[in-house]
Amino acid sequence: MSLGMACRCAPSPRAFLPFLYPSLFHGATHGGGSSLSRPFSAASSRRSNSSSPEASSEATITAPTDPADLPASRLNPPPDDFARSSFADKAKLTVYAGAGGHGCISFLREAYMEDGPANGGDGGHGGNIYIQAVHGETSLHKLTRRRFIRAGRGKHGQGGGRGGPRGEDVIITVPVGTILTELSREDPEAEGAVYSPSQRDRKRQPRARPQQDDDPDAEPPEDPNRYKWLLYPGVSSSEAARIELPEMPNRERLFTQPRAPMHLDLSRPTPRPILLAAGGIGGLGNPHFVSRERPRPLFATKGEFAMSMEIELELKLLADVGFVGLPNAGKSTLLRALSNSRARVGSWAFTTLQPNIGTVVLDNNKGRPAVKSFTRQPELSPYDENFNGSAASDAGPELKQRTRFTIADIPGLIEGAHLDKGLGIAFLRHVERAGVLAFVIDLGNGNAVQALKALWNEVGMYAQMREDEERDREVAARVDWSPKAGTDEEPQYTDDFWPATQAMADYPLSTPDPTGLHIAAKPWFVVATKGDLPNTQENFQELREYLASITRGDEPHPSNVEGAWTKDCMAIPVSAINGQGTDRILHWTVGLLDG
Ligand SMILES: Nc1nc2c(ncn2[C@@H]2O[C@H](COP(=O)(O)OP(=O)(O)OP(=O)(O)O)[C@@H](O)[C@H]2O)c(=O)[nH]1
Ligand SMILES: [Mg+2]
Repeated sequence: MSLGMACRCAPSPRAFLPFLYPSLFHGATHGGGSSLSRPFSAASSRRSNSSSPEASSEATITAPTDPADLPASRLNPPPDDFARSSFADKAKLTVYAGAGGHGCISFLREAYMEDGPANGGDGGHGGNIYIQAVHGETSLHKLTRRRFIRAGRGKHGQGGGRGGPRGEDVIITVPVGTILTELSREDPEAEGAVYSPSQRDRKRQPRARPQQDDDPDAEPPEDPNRYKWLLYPGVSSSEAARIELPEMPNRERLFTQPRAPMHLDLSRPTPRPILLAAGGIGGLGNPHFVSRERPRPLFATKGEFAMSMEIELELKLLADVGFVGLPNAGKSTLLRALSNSRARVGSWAFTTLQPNIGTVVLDNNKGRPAVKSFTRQPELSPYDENFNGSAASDAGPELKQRTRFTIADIPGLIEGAHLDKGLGIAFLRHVERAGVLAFVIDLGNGNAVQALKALWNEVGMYAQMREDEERDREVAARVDWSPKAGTDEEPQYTDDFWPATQAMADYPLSTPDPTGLHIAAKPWFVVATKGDLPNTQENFQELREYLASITRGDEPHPSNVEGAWTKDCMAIPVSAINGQGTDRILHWTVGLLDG
């Protein structure tokens, strides 16, 4: 649902009349917005009549509004009045699946029964490691501190046929918006399969026995799978050498290791945990090897080794609106004015060092929305619990009343941030996925048009950097390697074979458009803040005219990207410190979000 411009903009407080209708005021020299000025001029003159006119509005504009002179309030807090939250957007972890427990070699012993049958239990399987994106988590800081995550190992089997319990599974919960990249993995079982001949090959070439006539002292060749067997502790070394081990039994696996390299983009909550590393399977107890020729097997198999994987997690916040601005522009103050956030505000650059998320509640929880807005419910994936077949897609996504939206306030960007000046441009990852970008520009700090161009330049550099990274990753991911590649046993990579691949299909790779459009195509607007400072109207007028010429197509998009969003470029003057003009931001944002 698209709302018209007129209904999106709530009437502004009087302090902003000079910005909106400059022709009514002495100081104004530019004449933009004449179509808007008429309908409101009557109202404004009526208001002026009731409470002593121009003098008071002039006074409002030129009043000294240095934050230090204003009384401390929620919007002009002292520097120590803020809520500190732990936040981390990157984490590097090594996850270890559980190793399998060993099978047991044991025999029944009862009174009057010295040589009872084999009764060793099987080892338990090792625990698996899963990952799940959930609502409610907002940061990776808990994971950053952990560095290692281990699933439980399977317990060994015991006598009396008692199997070892399974190792505990571990589910790593991460915030929605996390991207997982596999850096390396160590899978001893897959590596072992490369160096030891496959079962089939060994059957085809029967074990070469020493020719007694030729060389009676020759040792039988070492069985490459010998290390997978556990021998009865009581056997002597000469006895052990004589034990002829059977073929390694073929085991059926419940979980298969996900295909390398893993890359998951968890931009939606995952209804089911996704498997990262499967635990090793448990060993078999000695009763499995009983045969007529070998009634008392003195061996059992060991549990499989655990697989480990080094992963990198990167969180990209999924806010609806992203604030982009120079340091000290007033972004955090604006976030406080729009939401209940208690972001830190200070009169120095780089007050904000980590992103803040604010939630704007549209209906104020009173059931009557301040701004009517509708959001499209995403279609259910087959992995959602409420999925009921294909019928849902016929009706299209459902419209739902929007009751809130979120804003991400990030540290300030300076010119040259792409060269790692200031805090760099890495923080732009938190606004990369926002639906709407809001450029917060301080009217009292230099030319607003130049500031906007500088900001778009940095955003453009970031977009390019991301696209290059994405391309490199895709190239690296194309190198397919399988431990059994080129052999008869090369696994067939079907969706059934790789359970995690199915889940990953739900979270397609976010390959950005190679033209820089993945950010430039977003709707955006400018919040011209600190409008209460004296002599800022001309700066605002110039900005407004520049934006109008972009909308008309006379000027290119500030990022110079072809096909970028220039539908309705708007500048909204506000004084965040006084909470004035912020309603217009709500209406305008909701209009853009509804698209
Ligand atoms: N006069 C005036 N001052 C403002 C306004 N908004 C913010 N300020 C002041 O500007 C200074 C910087 O505000 P912040 O909200 O911390 O700015 P920021 O963009 O978050 O700064 P960084 O986090 O450092 O990037 C503070 O001293 C605020 O009091 C405004 O509308 N009018
Ligand atoms: Mg800030």
